[in-house]
Amino acid sequence: MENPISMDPLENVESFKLLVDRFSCKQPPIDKQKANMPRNEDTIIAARIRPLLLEEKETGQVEGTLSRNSTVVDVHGMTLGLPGGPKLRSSEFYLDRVYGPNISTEQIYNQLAAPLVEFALGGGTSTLFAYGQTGSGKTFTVSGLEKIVAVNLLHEETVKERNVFVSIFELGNTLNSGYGRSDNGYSFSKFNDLLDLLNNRKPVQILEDSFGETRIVGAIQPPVHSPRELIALIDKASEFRKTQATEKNEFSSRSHAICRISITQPMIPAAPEGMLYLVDLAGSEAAQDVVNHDSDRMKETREINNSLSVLKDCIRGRAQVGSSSGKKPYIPFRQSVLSKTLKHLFDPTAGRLCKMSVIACINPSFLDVGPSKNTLRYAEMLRVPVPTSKPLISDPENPSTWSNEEVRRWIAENSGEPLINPDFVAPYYTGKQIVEMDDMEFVRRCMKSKDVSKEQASALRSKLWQIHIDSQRPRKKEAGYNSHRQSSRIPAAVAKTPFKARIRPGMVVRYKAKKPRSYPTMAMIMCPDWAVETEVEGTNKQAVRGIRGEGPRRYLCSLVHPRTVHNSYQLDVWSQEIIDVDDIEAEVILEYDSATRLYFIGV
Ligand SMILES: Nc1ncnc2c1ncn2[C@@H]1O[C@H](COP(=O)(O)OP(=O)(O)OP(=O)(O)O)[C@@H](O)[C@H]1O
Repeated sequence: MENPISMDPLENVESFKLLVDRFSCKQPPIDKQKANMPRNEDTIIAARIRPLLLEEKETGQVEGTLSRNSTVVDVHGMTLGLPGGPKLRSSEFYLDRVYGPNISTEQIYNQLAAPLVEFALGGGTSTLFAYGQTGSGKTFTVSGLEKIVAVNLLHEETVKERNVFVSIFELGNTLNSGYGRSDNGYSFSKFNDLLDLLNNRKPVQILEDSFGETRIVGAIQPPVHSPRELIALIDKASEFRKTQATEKNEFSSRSHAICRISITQPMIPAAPEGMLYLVDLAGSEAAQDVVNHDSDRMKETREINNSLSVLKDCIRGRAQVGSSSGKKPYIPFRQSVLSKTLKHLFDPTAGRLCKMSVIACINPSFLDVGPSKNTLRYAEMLRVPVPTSKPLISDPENPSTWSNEEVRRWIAENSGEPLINPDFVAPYYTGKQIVEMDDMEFVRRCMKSKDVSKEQASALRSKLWQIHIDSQRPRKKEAGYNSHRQSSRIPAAVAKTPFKARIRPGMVVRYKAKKPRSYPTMAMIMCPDWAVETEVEGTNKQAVRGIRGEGPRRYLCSLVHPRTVHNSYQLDVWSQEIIDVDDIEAEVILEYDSATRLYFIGV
């Protein structure tokens, strides 16, 4: 009787090698359309195939994923059990750059990271991220690049010309306590916290400033003066980075890590701040890798895959902005903390100039062709023609676009009598810098001019601020994408009145709840309680009916409840309570996101 055909790939290695050799001798023709897709140097999608590790070779594994040339990857799998013996099943993927196992991290730095560093030095925002299945070489690549960046950025000959600051964060992954349920039944994902790796993993907040740019509030950002200092901080952060062994990699990273380097040039005060983001994404395990994984780990894996999926949707949405189809692209950057943190990459209205490189990391083993194909398919989906970011064109109604000359002219024309000297207020600042300037500093500078009063200086400040706020709304509309914010900002003059003295219907407030909650308790003021004629039952079983003129002021309020999307809230108009004015703690500005139909807390 004939021997049965083995279904174990490791027992068919020799046949596999023979089939791959045959394929290499007679390769299929290049798909010209995919290879020559219009691309620009601002977005580069690359793949790095790591070498097979010694232990993988020892178990008899061979390479199934190979670079055909500098832009094409072939992934070979084997179909067993067919009559006539094993058959090769090959797929090809087209990228902007492909780095095979013999390419060093230094070579990758020179081709991909060095242009990003140059760009950040010129005031742009550069982002490099690596992703791939666990054990594919993401951390090896990103940490290697970080070290070369440190050496090049803080070179002793040039270090005096720049101020460099670093922050390092981890996204998500509070293991074990992973998913919680709040006392009112709303479930939360706790994988989406942004944690400061340079400050004992202290949670920090992501907010948007008045320019619509992401600000990470509460993070420490130490200055660094030498490669050694920067590398020491990176090493400290990686020790804190939470790891948990996976099937594939004993030291697997189960969180996204972001190293953010900010660069300013003290010699050129008007130069914009440059930013360099180096992102090591959590291993994207395939759903099949479930062997021995508990349910928390599987939830975590789903969450990681979900944030990668949102990232892809954002990049693809950004590519459609301004397309001739007339369809409004959907850019869901609020749906994950990762995309919120990297919002600069997707926001077509941001004046920031951006460049991005993505490295898809690949484990070459023929046992891993499934996850490798997923990684490369994802890379191909990112390879869309993202338009080059353009600086905002000077607009008299948008102070962020003004040059120093325009700022000076505006001050001279609007300061009133006595004249506020622009030399004192804006010796070299651009419009964006003058808007960002602290109010007190602005007023102090105005008052250096003879006889200028505090009131006159504050009025000029309010006028500038008002133009800036007004400029944000139409700009978002013109952008033609449907994830814009709508917020009700308090005019500077009104904000000076204590908020309890100007409580009015429609105002959202934070209040002290009778029972402590794990989220900010917020409510919208509807009316004073005495305005409620009939007695009805509130959500806390308290009778909702007021009596004019007795006791402390009380308000009928509709509650604002948290939703599952991170940091998002919903107004439940019919969930009402009577709240004492003494329990009201602060006014809250909520921003409405039309894409998710949810509210987010504004700055
Ligand atoms: N280009 C390379 N050359 C040599 N060894 C490499 C290379 N890339 C990765 N390795 C080795 O492969 C192993 C896995 O790499 P690494 O830890 O960087 O994977 P990872 O993708 O970050 O995994 P995880 O997502 O699980 O953290 C490590 O032992 C690393 O040293």
